[in-house]
Amino acid sequence: MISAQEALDILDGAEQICTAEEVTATVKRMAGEIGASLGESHPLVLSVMGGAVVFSGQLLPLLNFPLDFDYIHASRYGNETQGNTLQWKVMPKENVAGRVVLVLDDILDEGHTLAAIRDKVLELGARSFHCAVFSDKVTGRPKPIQADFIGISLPNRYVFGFGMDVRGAWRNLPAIYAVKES
Ligand SMILES: O=P(O)(O)OC[C@H]1O[C@H](OP(=O)(O)OP(=O)(O)O)[C@H](O)[C@@H]1O
Ligand code: HPA
Repeated sequence: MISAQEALDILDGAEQICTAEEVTATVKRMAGEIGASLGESHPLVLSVMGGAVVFSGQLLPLLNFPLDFDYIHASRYGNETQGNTLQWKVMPKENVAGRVVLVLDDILDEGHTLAAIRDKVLELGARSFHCAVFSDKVTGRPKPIQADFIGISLPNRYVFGFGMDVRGAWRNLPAIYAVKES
């Protein structure tokens, strides 16, 4: 964990790449797209803790159709800016069996997290798997999964805000920032 002063210094040197207004408009657009596609299917919506907490909190009240909600927790970055082995903290449960499952996450980066979640959800007998990511990082490399619903594309830089942390800090920011390039 970093100190409050270190967090402030990181924000001070960072570049805003998506405003809070753009974030809000994007979530609204995504809610419409998800409703048009899955609104009749009574999906089980799974939020991937902890990064998707803000996206989920803003999206769910805009989904105007019946759904069930649960959460899972998979972590690959911890407080680092490079991904490592995936650690399951809360696995998908048997309640996915037979369901249309929609997974919500804040960012699709290298794609390993979402691909592992898809594999586990399908292994547990979900009827179908769908995923919505608020942001998709343009890494320039092939990913093991593509999202069905995408909010914004992000440059290949370490980003934070709107649920995404930098060394544990700043998930609470309403806009998205990229850390200073060294
Ligand atoms: O596409 P990938 O390269 O696999 O990375 C994407 C994942 O990384 C972040 O989670 P993180 O591992 O930071 O877990 P946390 O939200 O609990 O900090 C993010 O919330 C995604 O779930
Ligand atoms: O760029 C990122 N920022 C925050 N969390 C992340 N998890 C994967 N990539 C990122």
